[in-house]
Amino acid sequence: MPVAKPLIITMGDPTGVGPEIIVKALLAGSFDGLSHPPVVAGDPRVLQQAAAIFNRQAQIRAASGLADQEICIGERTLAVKTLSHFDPLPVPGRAPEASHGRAMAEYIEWACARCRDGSAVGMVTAPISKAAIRAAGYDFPGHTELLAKRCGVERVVMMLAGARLRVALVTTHLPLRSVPQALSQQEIFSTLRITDSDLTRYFGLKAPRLAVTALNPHAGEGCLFGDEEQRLIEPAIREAQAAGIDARGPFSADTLFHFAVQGRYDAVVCMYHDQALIPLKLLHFDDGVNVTLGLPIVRTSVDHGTAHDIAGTGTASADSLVAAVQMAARMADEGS
Ligand SMILES: NC(=O)c1ccc[n+]([C@@H]2O[C@H](COP(=O)([O-])OP(=O)(O)OC[C@H]3O[C@@H](n4cnc5c(N)ncnc54)[C@H](O)[C@@H]3O)[C@@H](O)[C@H]2O)c1
Ligand SMILES: N[C@H](C(=O)O)[C@H](O)COP(=O)(O)O
Repeated sequence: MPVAKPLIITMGDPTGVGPEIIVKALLAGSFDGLSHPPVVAGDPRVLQQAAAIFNRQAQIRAASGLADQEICIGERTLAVKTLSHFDPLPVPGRAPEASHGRAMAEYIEWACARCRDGSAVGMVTAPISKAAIRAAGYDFPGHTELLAKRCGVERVVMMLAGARLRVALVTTHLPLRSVPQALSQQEIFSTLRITDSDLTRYFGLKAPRLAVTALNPHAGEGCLFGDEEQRLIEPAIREAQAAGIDARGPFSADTLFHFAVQGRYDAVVCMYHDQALIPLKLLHFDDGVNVTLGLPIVRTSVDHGTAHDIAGTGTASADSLVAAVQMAARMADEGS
């Protein structure tokens, strides 16, 4: 039997909860029996330190293959590619420094390159500090934009998914006041096209049912509260329908999610970050997954941040990480 190609987990911010949720998931046996074994892109000593949070001794030993080290904790082993050697070790919960930001970016760069050259089937990202990445000189608001650039893709879609709701975003990380100017018929249409295409390719949906939110209260109420619906969103939906996509709307965002979670739609296409992520995290904070659609590689992520307020306590939930790993493994098999 050929050995299955690995899935890479990037360790994320070494001062955040990333290292400890990776170790927590390992100790719970959540990586056992995966169709693609995980390799962590990170720092073995930081992971060893995370094991101590759970009162566990961890031994580091050399390995070969994509990983160069293994962390042994009890009967379980985690393969690691060493991409940083922090000394002194970062303190969980402390604000990350620029050197930590550089390491976070290097984990992502290495994982992306290994997915692109075919040595790994996909990547799962633990949370980064966007400010630390910026302090290290990386001019990207997040993984989504960095990966799009490295993969040479103009347009990707941030989708967050749970068992009851999926949301896909037309705009992502920008000030709320900039959202109306960032919206265009083309951006809305391309979000619909990519969401339709990748839900079909990776999620086994033959004709995904997409609902589209309005931007304004009461869907603009006949242009009384704004005209983006008539000017941009409706034409984009008509364009998508003409291209064979099952897109409907625009619907008032205040009621749409109520019907979406009853199973009427496979995904809700939203105009801006919090319009999408508030309902998603309300329902799925613990087990939601952030997935980048439109990339030539598989990339999923936890749906939460670095949680510095609880880092180092061992209390952070690893459920979103486990869901992200399972989804990436399924996508890798489904999309191949
Ligand atoms: N995927 C990513 O890389 C990602 C996603 C979101 C935010 N961030 C970054 O994280 C940093 C902090 O952002 P924030 O404060 O808005 O969001 P956050 O998700 O880090 O924290 C919000 C709240 O949720 C709690 N929380 C987060 N993860 C948890 C978990 N696994 N278990 C239990 N509780 C958890 C935190 O303790 C905090 O109270 C920022 O730098 C932001 O850019 C990164
Ligand atoms: N918007 C996401 C969230 O709030 O969970 C997160 O910041 C994603 O960013 P990435 O582009 O780094 O996946």
